[in-house]
Parts: sequence; structure tokens; C-alpha cells
Amino acid sequence: MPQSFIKLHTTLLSILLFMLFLALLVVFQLGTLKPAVDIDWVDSVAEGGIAFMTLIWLLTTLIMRPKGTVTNLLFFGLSAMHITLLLDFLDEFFTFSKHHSWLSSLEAFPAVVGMILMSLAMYYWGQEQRVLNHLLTKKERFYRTHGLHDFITGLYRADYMKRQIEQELIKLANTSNCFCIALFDIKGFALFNQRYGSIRANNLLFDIGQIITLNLRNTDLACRFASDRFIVLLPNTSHLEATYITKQVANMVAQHTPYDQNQAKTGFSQVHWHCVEAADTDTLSNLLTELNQGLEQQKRATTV
Ligand SMILES: Nc1nc2c(ncn2[C@@H]2O[C@H](COP(=O)(O)OP(=O)(O)OP(=O)(O)O)[C@@H](O)[C@H]2O)c(=O)[nH]1
Repeated sequence: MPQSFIKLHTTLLSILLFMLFLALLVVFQLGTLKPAVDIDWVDSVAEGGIAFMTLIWLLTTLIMRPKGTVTNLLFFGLSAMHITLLLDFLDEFFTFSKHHSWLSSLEAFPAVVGMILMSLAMYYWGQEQRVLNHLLTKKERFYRTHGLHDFITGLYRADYMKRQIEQELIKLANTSNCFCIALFDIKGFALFNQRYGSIRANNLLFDIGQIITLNLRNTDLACRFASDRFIVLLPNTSHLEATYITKQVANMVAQHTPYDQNQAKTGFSQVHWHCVEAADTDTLSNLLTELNQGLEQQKRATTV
């Protein structure tokens, strides 16, 4: 779930306020306010808008990122750029005497320092992203799109999976590369919801999503399908191999022990599952129908 890190950055926020105060103090002390007729209002609005946007980027960085080197570099880089743009904006309203003309000349200097810091931040950010990309391997394939994310499980939603299955069906028609899809459904999830509440139930959805992805191969993809169901794509996989992997995932989910905030065990964590192999005559819709029907049959068979 999205979380704000702003409370961790009180020191950086204080530094920002101090830098802004200092910049304003210098301009107000050394500059003289221009008469209104000398002010270019169009230019002022444009420059003010740019300065304001860098401030928004700065605050967004502090909201979205935890403490660390990349955050510090982004913060100081963006702050330096913001100071330059702020001075540029104030320049529209103040004139400086010959003695203090250095202020206008040095105005661009913080932006240069800011850009160097931002470039360093990009370098370290790239290294950080490599680690994150590795963690995302089984949650996305070749294509990142934030609109299709499920924030409870951290996985992509069914629509993302449908696009991937459609691509695999095209590949199957052209190359005869077999692939399978598997569906998991949490047993008694409505009861879990009732007994332990929706926050615990959401945590269980998150946990099970993680366990499923942990027990897949790097080439597989797991998504949340709907409600308490998860769907997995297993490319280049025979039905026999896919059944083995799916069974193994279900066994690992059954080993999971969910706890509540008092560290008490909160119940069960088991799944029904079903797995099908795609045929080259299949369409997305009949493949999903076959998968759903198979799962329903399996549920009926185990509850009789
Ligand atoms: N906490 C939480 N509950 C959800 C979410 N989406 C769906 N649900 C609930 O999940 C429950 C699913 O109920 P069922 O489909 O009957 O599933 P079940 O109780 O596991 O039944 P069986 O699959 O037959 O074992 C319903 O109570 C939904 O309200 C969600 O995102 N968060």
C-alpha cells in the first residue's frame, strides 16, 4: 500500500526552510522593489510557475522516498535548482545596485551544482533500480504500467495477465511453444474476513501473493485475478511440469502462518488450485472459462 515517508525528513525540511529564508533575506536586504510598470507580468508568471513546480518535485521526492544517499542527492540537487529558479523569479520584482550585481551573476550557479548532484543521484538510483527490477521479475514481464497495479497485493491485476496470455497464444500459434496457466483460490477467505477483519484479510492476500511469486521460476508471472484468486502464467511449460510447480506453490502457502498484531495465530492459509495447458485452438476467453470451471469442479470435489 502507498505510504508517505515525509515524517522521516524533518531535518531536510528544516534545511529547505532555512535555505529559502536565506535566499529571501538576501534579496529583500540587497534589492530594491521595482515599480509595478517595470514588471513583466507574463515572464513573472512563467518563472514563478517553474520555481513552484520544482518545489512540488522536491516535496514529492520527500513523500515518496525513504532516507538514504539517493534521497539526499535528489533533495540537494532539486533544492539548488529551486533556489536558482526562485532568484530568477524574484529578479522580476527587484533591482540590485551596482555593488550587489554579483547576485544576478551568481544566480545560475546553484542550478549547475544542482544538476551535478542530480546526475550523481541518477547513477545511484540506477543501481537501486537494478535491485528492485530483480524483485519485480515474477510480477511483471517486459512492460511496466502503473494503471494495472493492485495495491493490496503489490501484483498486477487480471487485465495485465490477459494481455500476456493473448501474446502467449499468438506465440503458440506461430511457434508451438506450449504454455500453462494456473488459478489459486484461498480457502474460506470470506470466513477469514469475518473473523479477523479486512485489514488482516488484506495482509493475508499480500502474504499469499508473495508466497506464490517466491515459489515460481523467473520466467513465470503471477497476478491477482479477482477477489481471493491469483493467476499464474507458466510459459514454455508442459502440463506435467506446471502441475508440479502449482502443487509446490499450494504446499508452500499451506505452510504459512498468519499472525495478528498481538502475535496470535490468526487461522488458516490454504488454497484450491487448478492448472490448464493452452491449445493452439484456444482463445483467451475459453482458456479462462476452462480454468474457472476446472477450479470450481476441484472445489466441489474437495468440499463433498
Ligand atoms: N479483505 C478483503 N476482502 C476481499 C477483497 N476482495 C474480495 N474480498 C472478500 O473475499 C471474500 C471471497 O468470498 P468467497 O468467494 O466466498 O471465497 P471463500 O470464502 O474463500 O470461499 P471458497 O473459495 O469457496 O473457499 C468475500 O467475502 C469478499 O468480500 C479484498 O480486496 N480485501
